[in-house]
Amino acid sequence: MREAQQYPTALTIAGSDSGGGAGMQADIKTMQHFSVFSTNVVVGLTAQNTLGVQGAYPTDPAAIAAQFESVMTDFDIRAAKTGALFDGVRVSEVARNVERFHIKQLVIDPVMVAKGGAPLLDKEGVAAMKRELLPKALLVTPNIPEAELLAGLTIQTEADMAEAAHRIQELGVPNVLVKGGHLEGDEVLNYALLGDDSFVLKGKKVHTARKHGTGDTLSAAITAMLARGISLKQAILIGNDYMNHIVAQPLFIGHGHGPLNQALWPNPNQRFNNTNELDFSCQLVVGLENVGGDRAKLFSLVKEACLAGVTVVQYREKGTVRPSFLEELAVAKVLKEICRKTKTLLFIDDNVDLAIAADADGVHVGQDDASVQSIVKKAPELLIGLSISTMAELEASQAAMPDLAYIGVGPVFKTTTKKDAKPTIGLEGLREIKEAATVPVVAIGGINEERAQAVYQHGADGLAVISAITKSTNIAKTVQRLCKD
Ligand SMILES: Cc1ncc(COP(=O)(O)OP(=O)(O)O)c(N)n1
Ligand SMILES: Cc1nc(C(=O)O)sc1CCOP(=O)(O)O
Ligand SMILES: [Mg+2]
Repeated sequence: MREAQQYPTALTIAGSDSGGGAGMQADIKTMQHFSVFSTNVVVGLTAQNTLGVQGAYPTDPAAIAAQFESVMTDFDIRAAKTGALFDGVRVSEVARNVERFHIKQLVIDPVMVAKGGAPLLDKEGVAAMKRELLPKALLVTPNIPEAELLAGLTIQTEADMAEAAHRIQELGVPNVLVKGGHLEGDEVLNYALLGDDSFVLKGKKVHTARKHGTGDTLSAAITAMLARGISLKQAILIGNDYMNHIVAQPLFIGHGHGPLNQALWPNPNQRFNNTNELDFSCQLVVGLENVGGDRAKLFSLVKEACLAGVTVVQYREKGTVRPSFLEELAVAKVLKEICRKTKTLLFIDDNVDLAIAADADGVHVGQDDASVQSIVKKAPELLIGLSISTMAELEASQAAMPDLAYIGVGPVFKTTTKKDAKPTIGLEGLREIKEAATVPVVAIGGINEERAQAVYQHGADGLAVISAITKSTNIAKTVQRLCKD
């Protein structure tokens, strides 16, 4: 017996963009974002980047038919969309297959011209689209130039958009969404005509060149929603909302019309605007070395400390017998999951690659570890903590300060936990560094329940401990006493 599909599946029938920003690649990323599995019929290749289209290579019609056959005979395709179809021959081949495989929920993004001005559908293609494809579609989503070509009129106003939508509807497609991004004004107006019902969707115009793939992305979002069983009107509203959201979070990739941020990656440049809201006040630094190599003990200790209120967990392996990278990764992933539940930040000591692989929030490095500059370049999404033990080190690290989440200052007191600890700086040394510091100061080294309040009184914004928690017989009470009164 066939198993039910775990995730809804959709189909994109489009051209490939080697630059990854538009075309089929935009469709796949968008569908993935909406938890819809994307299958593909490649109608042609483009040699393309953010600067323009350098070449277009349509697929053999027999290869288009073969891809349809492969996809439609295996998957339960709930909705499909088209993108660049190149010419009349390809449009006819696509229309023939849509008919053959009874594709009902078809969204047509009538891609005619790329952002840089390169044509992606010839004259016969436009004619074949009107004649053979539009009557088979559920929805068509032209932008202004495409709507002008399909409707045969010039569009300057909302009323023109409405007129164009009605004329396009007469070509046989029941629903039309005219995208008004090309019109003048501070707002983007999209005009929807769904059967007899019409409405206008508004969005703030974002003046950026980083909008490559807008049409593909909106139509892919709508298609994904249809594949999930959402009504067409609701799918359009969700797609429009998603577009407004992602154009405001651009990606800085390539030298021209940059791609949209379909996966909603956080903007690394915005990271430090938010660090003020992050809480570095109570950090547990810990690794297998500190719990006799007992993984279960490590996890239960970290869980208890998180529940008790530590705000940061730093995973630090320093034992003489170090676990392998994969063993450390397995541990770090469990710690990440524990921290996620209590919204506790997870940092990794020294190892940037491990921090990336474990999807940690940050990395803590010492003076002899990877440079702050190299971490920013390699992993701009990571928060960074840097060890400082003298005023001279603080002075020498000034250039790195804008990229730091905090500095770890110590050892404040004598510690037996770190074998190669530097000379102690005492509470007065801590105060001196705090007075010159421009980022939060996290004190470390020999701090325990009895000393915690004095550490705060000498200016520390937070503290980090190993033994005070790993050797505690009452973690909840210890964490409570380590927190600022
Ligand atoms: C919060 C905090 N402060 C200082 C350190 C020490 O880091 P580093 O100087 O890299 O020494 P090792 O931890 O690698 O021995 C820290 N880990 N955390
Ligand atoms: C990991 C570490 N770094 C230090 C520094 O001075 O940079 S002192 C230290 C050890 C902290 O352990 P405990 O809380 O048991 O003294
Ligand atoms: Mg280190």
